[in-house]
This record gives sequence, C-alpha cells and structure tokens, in this order.
Amino acid sequence: MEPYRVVEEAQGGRKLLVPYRGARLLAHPIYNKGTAFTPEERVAFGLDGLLPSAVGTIDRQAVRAHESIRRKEDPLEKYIGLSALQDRNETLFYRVLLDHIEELLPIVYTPTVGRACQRYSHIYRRGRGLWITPEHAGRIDQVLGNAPFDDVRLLVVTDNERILGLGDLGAGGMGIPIGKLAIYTAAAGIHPTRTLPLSFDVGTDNQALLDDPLYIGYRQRRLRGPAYDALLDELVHAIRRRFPRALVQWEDFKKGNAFRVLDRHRATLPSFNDDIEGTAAVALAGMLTGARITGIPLTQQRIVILGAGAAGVGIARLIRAELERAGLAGPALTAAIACLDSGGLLVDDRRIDDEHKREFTWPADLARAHGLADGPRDLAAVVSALRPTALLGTSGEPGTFPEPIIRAMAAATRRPVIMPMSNPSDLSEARPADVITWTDGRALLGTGSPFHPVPFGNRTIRIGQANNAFIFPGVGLGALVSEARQITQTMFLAAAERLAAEVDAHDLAAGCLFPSVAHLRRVTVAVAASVARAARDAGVAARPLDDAAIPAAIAAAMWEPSYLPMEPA
Ligand SMILES: O=C([O-])CC(=O)C(=O)O
Ligand SMILES: [Mg+2]
Repeated sequence: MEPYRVVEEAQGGRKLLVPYRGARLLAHPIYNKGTAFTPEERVAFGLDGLLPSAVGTIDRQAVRAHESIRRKEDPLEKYIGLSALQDRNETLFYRVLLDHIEELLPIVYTPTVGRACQRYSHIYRRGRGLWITPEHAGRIDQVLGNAPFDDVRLLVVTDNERILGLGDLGAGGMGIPIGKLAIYTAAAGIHPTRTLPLSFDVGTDNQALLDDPLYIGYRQRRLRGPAYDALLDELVHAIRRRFPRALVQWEDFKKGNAFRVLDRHRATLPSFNDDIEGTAAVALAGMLTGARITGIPLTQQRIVILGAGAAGVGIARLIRAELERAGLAGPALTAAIACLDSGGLLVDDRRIDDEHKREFTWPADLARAHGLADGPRDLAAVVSALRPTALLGTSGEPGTFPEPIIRAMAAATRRPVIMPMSNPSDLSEARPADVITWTDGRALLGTGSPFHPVPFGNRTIRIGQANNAFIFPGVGLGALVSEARQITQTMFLAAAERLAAEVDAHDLAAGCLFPSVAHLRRVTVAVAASVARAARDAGVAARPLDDAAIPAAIAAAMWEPSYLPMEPA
C-alpha cells in the first residue's frame, strides 16, 4: 500500500511527493495531470516527449473534458465517459463534476448509475475499490492489504441485494459505492485516496446474471445465514485493523440484512446505513421544510408512508423520534404516522411477521376509531379516512400515487406534502408534472430522483430532490472531523434540521422543500457542522470541538480538486 503525501513548505506552499515517473505516472489517476504537467515537471519526472507541446491548465482541461461528455446523447455513454475520466485523472474528474454538479450528478449518481449497475458486466473496463467474496474467507486481512492507499477514512459497502429500487444486481451493485464516494469527494471534499468502495460480493439470486457469460461477479447463489454473518464479521474486524480511523456506510442491503448488519456492528466501528438513516433524515428535512411553508407544526401533521422496507421503517423511526422530542407521546404519537406495506395499513389484526413493521403497527382499535375496521385498508382507503397532510413513498412501485389519491389529498389539505422517493426515476410513485396538475400546483413536492422543473401557469416549479445525497456527505464529514466513535440518531436529527434550515426564503416562497443541488457543497458543510456538534453533545466524539472551532476544522478537512506542484518522493 502506498502513502499519499503532501508536504507543507515554509512559505505556506504545498507539494505532493510522487513515487512514479514516466508512463507509469501518466497512468496513475491520482497523480496524473495530463497536459498540465509543467515544463520543469516534464523534465523531473521523465515525461518529455510523452505529452504534446502545449502546457494546459486544469480550467482548459475541464472545458475539453466537459465538451466530450456533452457530445454524447445517451446518459449511459456519458456515465462511461465520466468513469473513464475518473480512471485517467481523478483531479480533473472532480473539477468537472463540481463545475457542473447539477448536470452531472444525475449521470454519476441516480438515476443513470442504476442503469450502469444493471449493465455493469457489459460496460466494465477497470476495477476500482475492493471486491470481497466467500473465496476470501480466512484471509480478508490480506485482501484489504491490497487496497491502493493506506489511510482510508471512509468505506461504502454494499452486498448488492437491493440496489436502489432495482433489486439484486449482483456484482453490478459496485456502481453504487463508487457513485456515493464520488459524491463524498465532490460535496464533502473527502480526498479520493481516503475513500474505498467495497463490494461484499456473496453471490446473486438474479438468474439472468448467473446465466450471463459476461457476468463479472462471484457466480454462485447468495450466501445466507451464519456463513454470511461470519464472512461479514471477518470483514468488519479486518476493516478495523487495517483502517482504524475509518467510518463505514452500509448501502443498498435488503431489509433483513440491512437492519441486522447495522445493529450488529453499530458499536464495533462508526457506521450507519444510508437507506435506513440517511433517507430518513432527508425525509424528515422535507417534512420540517413543509411545516415552515404551511405553518402546520410537525406534531399536528398526519403522515402516511407507503412502503415498509428499510427506507420506510427508517423514516417512520426518525419522524417519530422528532415528534417525541416535540412532546408527542402515547396514542397521539402512534396515530401520527400510518405505515402501509403491499398488504395495506399495518394493523395488529393482520398477521405481521416482520419485527420492524411491528414497530409501526396500529392497534385495531385505532384503525376502528378512524373508520378503518373492516374492508380495504389500501392507500386509497387510508387517505380518504385519515385526510393526511403528508404522503411519502418508498414502495419501489411506480404509479402507486395515482390521480384519485393525490386529488383526495389536495381536497383535504391546502398544501399537501407529497414525496415519491423511490429510485430511480422510472420507479417513482408518481411523476411530478402529474402531481402538480392534480393539485393545481399546490403540492409541496420532493422526489428521490431528479426531475426537470415543471411549467405551471405563469411560473416554473423546481422539483426538490429528496435524496440522501443531501445528508450522507455531511454526516460523514461531521463524524470524521469530530472522530465520532458511533453515529447516533441525534446526529441524523441534527442533519435533518440543518438541511431544512438551509432552504432559503426564495425557495420557501416558491414551495420548494429542498435546496438546489447546485448548492450541495455549501449545504454539506452546514450539515457537517451540525453533525459535529451533535456528536460532541452525544459524548461520542473522540475530538469534541467547540462551536467556534468547527468551521475551521471542517475547512481543513476538505480537498479542492486542483493540481499541486510535485516533487519526486
Ligand atoms: O442512491 C440514491 O439515489 C438514494 C438511495 O440511497 C437509494 O435509492 O438507495
Ligand atoms: Mg441506497
């Protein structure tokens, strides 16, 4: 493994120590500057003649790289082009990504990354990160030793079983940790050498993948039960030994494993599950912003959640925690949130085996009190009985917020909060343009995937993105600067409150629940500050920071994609 070393000079300058020369240096994406190597560096590193004459700047290179991405029409081709850039020159990749974040986030991340994961074995070019399979049992320590850099602070780990709302994509799921970490670098400034995407590739039950001759993954049915837990335990302990300062983000596990893995290792190493906890914080932020716009406090809202998977349960938990903080308790607390799975409202006269659903199951008496004793308790019946002020979707089923339901919400509430959060775009519970039409432009919308602004009357409505990308980079950055030993629920509450507070007066007036993605880096810094404070207050920070010290600590931890002068190591 290789150290990444920057030296500070007496005059305040900084230099990067580079262990490569010549063609090998040009082939290394962390050190490569392409045409921007200076004449002096070309001599010092044996690059003379290997580059064309003109000495470029990162700005000019960024224009060239962006031009070549724009020329491609198919988003998947843009994804492939950007991945190739990332594999060639990471500094330039992040410069381009940051300069065009609104345009390129939907390529590097949701929704295009979903298509890339589905096609992964067919578009694969070059490995990135680590792949751990059952064949590595007993020697995961050694495998982690092969990671290219030794001071990793952040891992995103997936077992690929529930990639976005697309299900089991086997080894193709690797696109998700890579995309999430690209956002960590772009939004939170975590240096690429400090990040490590990891695929816990324990096989797949996706028959089409198993039958595909080009499939790149571990070609077996999924490992399950004690063998899965044992392999994951070995991985977690190996991570602790190899990267003792690292935080782990669990991503896109299917519900059962998602909760078990999170609970089992929460105290072993600082870790969180983005789909359970990050998604919850973004949903809560949308609810809090909605309350700011409508003036109806959260404690007086009636909230319905469709979808009781990892995200749905996580959202219900965090909203409940916020309501408890606001003083709600007992039956009023239970009644504030109604959860539905594919069988309808969760009520205890139904057989519900899943312990996580039981946390939000209503007593039959409560359902009866709302006129939901007999007959269907599907979403239409629940909306007509409860007249909810907010409707959130994590069902993974497109079209599950149809016209009659949205119209019923709009008839009962002047400004209903409606968040179809399932990803990618094709799986959204409703399309924003429809929701806006059906509610005469009154809906307060947040969607999991990005959607274009919708013209309505004489205005254009920007659709806020209810995506955990507004949360996880700030949580990770705040946890890292405060050296949090655990990631607590209060840190997610703080993140949600801060995200809601970052929605400005202009957006509130326009009925937008979330800031523009163009402000992702600024919002991330703000969220990180609140998370660092919450970590300190929860007593989990090994480096508790005073409020006054937090901004400088965050700024010092953030990398800007620009080239440093180089010196041979
Ligand atoms: O990746 C995203 O866009 C949000 C997310 O975590 C998911 O849908 O699983
Ligand atoms: Mg996810």
